[in-house]
Amino acid sequence: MEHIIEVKQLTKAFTYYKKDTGIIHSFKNLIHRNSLTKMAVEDVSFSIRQGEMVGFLGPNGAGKSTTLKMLSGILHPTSGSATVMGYTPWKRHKDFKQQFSIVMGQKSQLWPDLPAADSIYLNKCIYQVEQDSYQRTLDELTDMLGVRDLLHVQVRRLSLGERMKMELIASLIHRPKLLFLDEPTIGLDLLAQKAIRQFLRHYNEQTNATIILTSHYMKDIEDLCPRVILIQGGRITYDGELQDVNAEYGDKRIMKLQFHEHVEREILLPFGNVLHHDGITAVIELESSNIADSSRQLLELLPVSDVLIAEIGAEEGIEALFQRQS
Ligand SMILES: Nc1ncnc2c1ncn2[C@@H]1O[C@H](COP(=O)(O)OP(=O)(O)OP(=O)(O)O)[C@@H](O)[C@H]1O
Repeated sequence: MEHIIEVKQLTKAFTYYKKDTGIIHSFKNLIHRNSLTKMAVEDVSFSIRQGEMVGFLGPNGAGKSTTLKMLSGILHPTSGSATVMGYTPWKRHKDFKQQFSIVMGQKSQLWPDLPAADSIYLNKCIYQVEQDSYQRTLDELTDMLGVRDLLHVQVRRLSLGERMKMELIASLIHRPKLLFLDEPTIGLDLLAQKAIRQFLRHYNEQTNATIILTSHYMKDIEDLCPRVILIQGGRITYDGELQDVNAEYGDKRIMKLQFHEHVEREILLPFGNVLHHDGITAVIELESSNIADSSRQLLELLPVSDVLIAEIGAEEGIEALFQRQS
């Protein structure tokens, strides 16, 4: 199977300006602005094959959306390279745009005052889908999702779950080979989440479309994604089978530390794998056999105000990594 996505050392740094408050500082800000850099994605590399369903996971602010935006061509990277279906996404080649779709659970592409059918038809025109193929795909998708009767209802009158189903139809009407789903089940009740998951599995089996999914719901990932890529603080911390997360973390523990003064990352390095560090909080992965010694030394040595040690199983491991503060 060929690789549909190849990402090499992809990095995205955002520059923004620190603004101090107060009148005097406002004037100072006009003359001199303090620029700060946020490494949203750092040195990320992975490859994905046609037909794979991959969970792209990480806590808030980990860099998931930024990575997906680069892979969809919405953002330019600071450095590194990516090839998606043979194209460099940010060059925005017309043929590239025809072959993928991005669905963001938190952003609607449907016109709220119009029925979903109109927005779907608009996509048919944008993607220049032939009438026959459009009708066939529309029938198939509306049947699979059980929303045929709702196509002509104003979008703002639909429930969240119904709206998401329409979003999926609008995104798939041109039969993309690749689908990026950014939190497709966010805010949905359990039944609606299940319906979306069943649909995605079925759609993947039927069409062999590649699906990359970000979600904070572990059930989405367990149901759909044999493979997961974990990203934290902009860096990949795990890439492999979901079922092997256990083996990876089985004899390890996660220690979450909160400091009441700034602590340099270097001081933490001898204790284990520093998964996250922002000066005031840190998350370290340690061998479970070292936990007692390491906790004692860390408490003696550093200005620790809070410490939490968590066991890491497969789901718990991922959740513990999720809960880490950025
Ligand atoms: N335009 C921007 N300017 C400055 N910083 C940004 C910008 N966009 C994102 N960031 C920062 O980059 C980091 C990664 O953001 P990103 O949205 O990719 O995270 P995420 O993993 O998708 O998080 P979430 O699960 O909360 O959606 C965050 O710290 C965020 O504040």
